[in-house]
Amino acid sequence: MTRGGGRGQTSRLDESDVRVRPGRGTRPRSKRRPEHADATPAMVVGVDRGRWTCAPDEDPERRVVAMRARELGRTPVVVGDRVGLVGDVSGGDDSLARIVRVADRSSVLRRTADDTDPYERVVVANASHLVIVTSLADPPPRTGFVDRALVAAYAGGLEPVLCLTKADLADPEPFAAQYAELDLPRVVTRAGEDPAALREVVADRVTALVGHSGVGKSTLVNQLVPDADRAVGEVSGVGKGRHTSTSAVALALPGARGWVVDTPGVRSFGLAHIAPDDVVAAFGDLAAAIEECPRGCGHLGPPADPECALDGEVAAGRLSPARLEALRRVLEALRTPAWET
Ligand SMILES: Nc1nc2c(ncn2[C@@H]2O[C@H](COP(=O)(O)OP(=O)(O)OP(=O)(O)O)[C@@H](O)[C@H]2O)c(=O)[nH]1
Ligand SMILES: [Zn+2]
Repeated sequence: MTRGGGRGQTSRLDESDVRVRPGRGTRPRSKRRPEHADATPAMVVGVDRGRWTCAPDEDPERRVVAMRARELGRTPVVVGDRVGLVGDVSGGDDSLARIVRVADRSSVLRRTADDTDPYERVVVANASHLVIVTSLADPPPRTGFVDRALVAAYAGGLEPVLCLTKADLADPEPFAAQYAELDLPRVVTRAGEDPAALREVVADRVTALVGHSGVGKSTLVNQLVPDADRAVGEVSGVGKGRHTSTSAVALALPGARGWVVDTPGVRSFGLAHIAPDDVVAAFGDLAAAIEECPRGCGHLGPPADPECALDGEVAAGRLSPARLEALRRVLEALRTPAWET
C-alpha cells in the first residue's frame, strides 16, 4: 500500500480539512485539474461501499452512480460533497461514472470515533444548517447531546437549529430556556401537526438532521420528504439485496430546491480536534474579546481559566452573565467524553 507520494498532491482535502490550509511549500506546483474541465458538477447524495450516488447539477430527479477516480487516492468523498464527474454520466442501469475532483468544503460534520473505526470521519459536507432533533419527553431531552452537537456545528461551520419534538407530551419552555442566551433558532413540533416551521428552516438549502434514536427524527424526515423510505433505499442500495453501511443520505425536498441529510447511526460527534477558540469564534461578538485571553485559555473562567477575558466583558457590561454561562456550558462539552452524554 503506497502512502503519500504523488497521491498527496492530487488532493488538498483530507480528514482535517476546512480550517487547515496547506502549509507553505505543500501546494502542488503544477495544476493537474484542467484535463477534466468538462467534468459534470454533481452533489454526493449517498455512499455505500466504494460507490457514490450523485445528483448531477443537483437535479433532484437524476442519479448517477460513480466510483472514485484512481488519481484521487483515498481522498474522502462524503454526502454533500460537490464533485466533478466524468465517464458515463447517463445514470443508466450498470453505468458507472468517475469522481475526478472534490471541491473545497464550506462546512463539515464529523462523527465520533468508535470501536470499529478509530477516526473521526466527516459524515456530511457543505450542509449550511444542523437541525438538532431532541424530544421533550419519551425519551427525555439531554443537554449533553445538544451541547456536543452545538460544538460540532459551531466548529464545523454549520448554523445550529434546535428542533424540539413531542411537544404534545411536555412543555418546551423549561428545556429551551437553557439555550435562550445562545440566539439559537428553535422549532417545536408535535404529533398530528405539520412541521411548518421546520419546512421553512430546510427550504432551499442543505440541512443535516441529527438526533438520538426514538426522538422522532424519522417521523420528521418522512413528513418533509414523503417518499423518504424509497429514496433512502435507492440511494443506499437497500432493497436490492445489498447490505448498507450508509451513515448519511441526502434527500431532495419536494417542491423546494433543498436537501435534508438524514444521519442514521450518527449518535455523537467528533470533537477531539476542536479547540475552545473554534467554538467561541462562532459567536461573532465574542471572537474579538478572546484575543485578550492568555495563550491556551479554555474560556471556562475561574478556577480553570482565571484570566479569561470573557469575565472582563461581563464586568464591563458588554456581555450578560447568563450568556457567558450558557456559552461555558457548551464549552464544557469539549471536556466531556462522548459516552457520558
Ligand atoms: N407523542 C409523540 N410521539 C411522537 C412524535 N413524533 C414521533 N413520535 C413517536 O416516537 C417514536 C419514535 O419516532 P421515530 O420517528 O421512529 O424516531 P427516530 O428518532 O427516527 O428513531 P429511530 O427510528 O429509532 O432512529 C414513534 O413511536 C413515533 O410515533 C410526537 O411529536 N409526539
Ligand atoms: Zn478566555
